[in-house]
Amino acid sequence: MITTSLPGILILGARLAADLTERGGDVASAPQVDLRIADGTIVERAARAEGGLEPREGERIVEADGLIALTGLVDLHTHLREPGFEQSETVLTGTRAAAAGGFTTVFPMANTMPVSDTAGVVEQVQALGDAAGYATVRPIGAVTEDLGGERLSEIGAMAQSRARVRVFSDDGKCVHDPLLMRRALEYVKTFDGVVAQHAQDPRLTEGAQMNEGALSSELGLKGWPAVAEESIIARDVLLAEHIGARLHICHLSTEGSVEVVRWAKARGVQVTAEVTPHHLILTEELARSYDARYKVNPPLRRDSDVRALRRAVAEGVIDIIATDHAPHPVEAKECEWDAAAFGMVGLESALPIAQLTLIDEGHASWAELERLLSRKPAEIGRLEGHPTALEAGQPADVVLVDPSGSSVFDVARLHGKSVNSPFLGMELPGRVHTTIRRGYHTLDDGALVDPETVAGNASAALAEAR
Ligand SMILES: NC(=O)N[C@@H](CC(=O)O)C(=O)O
Ligand SMILES: [Zn+2]
Ligand SMILES: [Zn+2]
Repeated sequence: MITTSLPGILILGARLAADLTERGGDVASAPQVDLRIADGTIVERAARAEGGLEPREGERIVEADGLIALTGLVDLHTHLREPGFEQSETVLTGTRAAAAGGFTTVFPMANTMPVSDTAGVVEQVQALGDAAGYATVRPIGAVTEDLGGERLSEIGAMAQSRARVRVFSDDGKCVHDPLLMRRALEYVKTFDGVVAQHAQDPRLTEGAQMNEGALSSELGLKGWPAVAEESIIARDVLLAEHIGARLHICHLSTEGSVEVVRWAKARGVQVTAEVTPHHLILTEELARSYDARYKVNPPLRRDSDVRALRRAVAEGVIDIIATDHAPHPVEAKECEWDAAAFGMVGLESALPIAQLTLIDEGHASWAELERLLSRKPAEIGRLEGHPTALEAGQPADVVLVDPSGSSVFDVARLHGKSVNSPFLGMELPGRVHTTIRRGYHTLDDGALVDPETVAGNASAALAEAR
C-alpha cells in the first residue's frame, strides 16, 4: 500500500454554491456545511445544524464562515505559451495564475511553438503541468498541422496518447476549409471528442483591428464585421448537425452569434458555446484610447452585444465562461494599436468579473456560476476526475470564494509572466480565498503556496491516484 504525505483538511462552515440556487439570493440563507478532505478526496460532509465535523489530529482547519464553496474552476480556453513563447508565460506561471483565480484545471490551446499537433507535444505540456502541480493541465490538440489549415493533424494519435486529448482547436486561427472541418468533426466523433472553433472568416477580417461600425470609421481602424464570426458559426452548426458530432464555439462575441447558436440548439445540434469575461463587460468604446490592452480577438463589440451575451448566459444559450487568458509581453502591447498583439490575460479576473456581471446583475445564481465555470466546461472537455458535487466520495478539487466586499484589481493580483489585463485599476467584487486541487492547497488565504510544497504534494497525490 502507498502511504501519502498529503495532510488532511477540514473546511468549517462553508456555504455550498449548489445550495445557492436563487438569483439575487442572500448567501447567508444557505446552510453551513463542514467538509473533510483526505488523500485527495472529500471523505465526509456534515451540516453545522446537525453538529458538523470534529477536527482530527494533524488536520489543517480552514475557517470558511462567509465563504462560498464551489467545485474547482475549469478553464476550457487558456494560453500557457509553452513550448516556444516562454517570455510571455510558462506552464508553471500560467497555472499559478490559474490557482490564484480559483481554477483547478486548465485546457491550454495548441498555438505554441512547436504547435501542439502531435502526441509528443501534448504529452510534454501535460507532464509540465503534472510536475508543477498548481492545476490539472489537459492540452488541446491542433485540428490542422502547424495550424496551417491544410492537412489534419494526428488527431487519433493525440486522442490515444497519455494526454488523452478530447478537445481539438486551431484557436488563434479559424478552421476555414469546410471539408477539413467536416473531416475533423467525423474524426472526433469516433472517440466522443469535440472541435472548438475560433469562428473568424479570414477573408472578411484581413487586416481587421476592431469591431466594424461607425466607431472603426471614426478612429480610422480597419473593421472586423460581426458577420465574419456569425457566418462561420452558421456553417459549422450545420456541419455538426450533418455529421452528428460535437462542436464547441470559442469566445462568442456578437448578438447575431447568440441567435445562430440558439437556433442550432433548438434543432438539437450538439453545439456548446463559450463567452469570455471581457466580452461580458467591455465595449468597443475603449478603442478610443488607442490603448492596445483593449485589443483582442474577437474584438470588443457594442453595448447591445454585451447585453445580449449576458442574457444568453442567463437563458442557457451560452454554456460556459472561458477566460481566453492570452499573455503577451509588454513590447507586444505598448505599441501602436495596429502593430500590437491581440489578447488579454484573464485567469485571476474571471471570477470577479463573473460575479460583477452575472451574480450582482441577477443573471445567474452561484449554483449557475458553478455550472458555467466548473461543471459544464469539465463535461464539454470530457475531463475525468472532476467533482460533480461537493460531497463524500468526490475528488477534492474545491475553491472557496469570499463574495463580500470589493477591491481595486491591481498588478499584485496577477501571477503570470504578463500583465496585459484590461481590468487593472478597476474596483471588482469578491476574492478567491482558497484553492484546493486533488486534496492539497495551491492558494491559501489569498496567497499562492510555494512551488516546492505544491510540487511535493502533487507527486504525493499522483502516487495516491495510481
Ligand atoms: N484571443 C486573442 O486575442 N488572442 C489569442 C488567440 C485567440 O484566442 O484567438 C492568443 O493566442 O493570443
Ligand atoms: Zn480564438
Ligand atoms: Zn484563445
